[in-house]
Amino acid sequence: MDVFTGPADRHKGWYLSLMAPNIKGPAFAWLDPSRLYCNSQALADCVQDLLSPFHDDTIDLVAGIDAMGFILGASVATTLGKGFLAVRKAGHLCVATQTQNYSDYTGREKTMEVRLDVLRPGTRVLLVDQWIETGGTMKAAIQLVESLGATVVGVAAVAIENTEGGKWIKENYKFSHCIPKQLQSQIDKKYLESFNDFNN
Ligand SMILES: O=P(O)(O)OC[C@H]1O[C@H](OP(=O)(O)OP(=O)(O)O)[C@H](O)[C@@H]1O
Ligand SMILES: Nc1ncnc2[nH]cnc12
Repeated sequence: MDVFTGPADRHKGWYLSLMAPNIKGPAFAWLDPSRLYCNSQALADCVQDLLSPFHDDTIDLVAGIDAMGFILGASVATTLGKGFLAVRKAGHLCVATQTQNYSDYTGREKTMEVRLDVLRPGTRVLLVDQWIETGGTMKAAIQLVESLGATVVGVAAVAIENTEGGKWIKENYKFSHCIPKQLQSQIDKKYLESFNDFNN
């Protein structure tokens, strides 16, 4: 599908076929979801899908995880009419921060941080990231938000893989993702049938 067009019938997750397969090998994530953000209808539908379970929830703030979670999180925040908090990879914030170590799908040890002057007990936060693979990144963000006394209302990502960490998140937090049931096994096998027809 051309990156700028969309189908007449916009069934749930139609935009997932816009995601590009990895052609650069194991040092990279297995696909690139960010291509779907180039299509305005795809981005709008993705945001609506992520928000759909949360319509009756009070959300004070959307927090997005560095880096691609900023794009999706800010889109979610704007759609909701709420503010956006950046959860950053360590080393960029020039203000007082809380830090959290974690490891992710690369197996590397990393640190993320959040400023201290926004979250407080009672703040109800929707956490957004592009993707959840091992769940290490999202779990660290949850720990940061909760360590400051704020409440995680839920977790939203384009996909949540059925890894141990992904399942832990689904079992312990309200969540949303964009993967129709029949595609989840392809996500878990890290290969989408849409890759067969993918051309840019
Ligand atoms: O569930 P995990 O195994 O922890 O992996 C998920 C994280 O990895 C990806 O980001 P990445 O660190 O590749 O950075 P990016 O957002 O800059 O692409 C993704 O967007 C999540 O943030
Ligand atoms: N953006 C992404 N796409 C696919 N798998 C991932 N694992 C972590 N981030 C990912």
